[in-house]
Amino acid sequence: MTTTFEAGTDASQEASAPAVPMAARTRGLRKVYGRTVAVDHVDLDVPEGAVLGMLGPNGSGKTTTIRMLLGLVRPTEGEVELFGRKMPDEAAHALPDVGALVEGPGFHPFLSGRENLLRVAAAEPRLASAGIPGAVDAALERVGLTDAATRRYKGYSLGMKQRMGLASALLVPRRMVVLDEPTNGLDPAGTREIRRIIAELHADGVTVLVSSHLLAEVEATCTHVAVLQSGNVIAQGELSELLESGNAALLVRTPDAELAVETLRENRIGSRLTPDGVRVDLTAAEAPDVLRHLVTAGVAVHEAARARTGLEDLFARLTQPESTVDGEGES
Ligand SMILES: Nc1ncnc2c1ncn2[C@@H]1O[C@H](COP(=O)(O)OP(=O)(O)OP(=O)(O)O)[C@@H](O)[C@H]1O
Repeated sequence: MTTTFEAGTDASQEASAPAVPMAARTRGLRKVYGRTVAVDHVDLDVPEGAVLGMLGPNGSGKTTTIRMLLGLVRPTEGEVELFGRKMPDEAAHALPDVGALVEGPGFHPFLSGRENLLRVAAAEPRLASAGIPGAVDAALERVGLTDAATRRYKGYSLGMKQRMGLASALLVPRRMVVLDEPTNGLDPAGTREIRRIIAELHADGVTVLVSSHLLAEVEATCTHVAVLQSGNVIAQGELSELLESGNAALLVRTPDAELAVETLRENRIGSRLTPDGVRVDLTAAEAPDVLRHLVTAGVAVHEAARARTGLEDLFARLTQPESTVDGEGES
């Protein structure tokens, strides 16, 4: 499957609208560890102001891509730009604009949350000494750690540690915030908090890049999506476009479901049984033709409606081998 929705490369857009500026951009990005190709020729576009969800199963290359974006890992091949600056060579110029929560933030176990953040803040080039305590307290408040601020980091739960990482990313206003699996270890209330923070950042015009394997999470919070599989970006673009592209199914409510499936198979149209009828694949068929075939064969069609597939369906469609999709291609 190679469905790709390249941001800003639509021909009509190129002709009329100016290209959207990119907060982050990669071209031909590749990372090889020994025999493992972690990331392979990734062309990723993160438009300024977008909340882009990087979605993919475990081991698909999300963290490695993020690490290369942040200059933490040098690519084997390819280019990375953050706000037009080449990474990792121009990291010192680009990184002050970027707050990041990546795996394993190195906090000191025997210092409190507040003391740890004071240390991080002291190394922050955008913060004058006098502003440090205020910035730390505001960040603790924003992630809900004020009450635990004087406790040792060592005793924090996984969720609290995640919040600490987030607080350090939010110590100063950023143009972009990168969050690698920010809801890992969080309870539902913590997850809602992260959503709220992402929404606030978005409202402030901050670009957010967030990786997740939680599809519902991405669907709820993101404006754009990049789907990774085995180190490749297999689809990217605006969430609404990607959802639209997963729209090619017709739900038919009928008591004659088996006859419907048989009829459609004879006409080389994929379908499968649902609790109250059939779900018809519309990638290679038009809805009126489907209905005509069914009615001609004597199938009682009680209702027919286009299915709006969620990102979950899209994700499954993109990452499954084609042969498993709805019996397509059977005769
Ligand atoms: N430092 C490393 N040394 C060797 N292999 C690595 C290293 N980092 C990542 N890999 C391998 O690269 C592949 C991609 O890993 P990566 O962590 O980027 O995926 P991911 O999508 O972030 O996965 P997860 O959701 O499990 O965090 C995996 O096969 C992983 O084992």
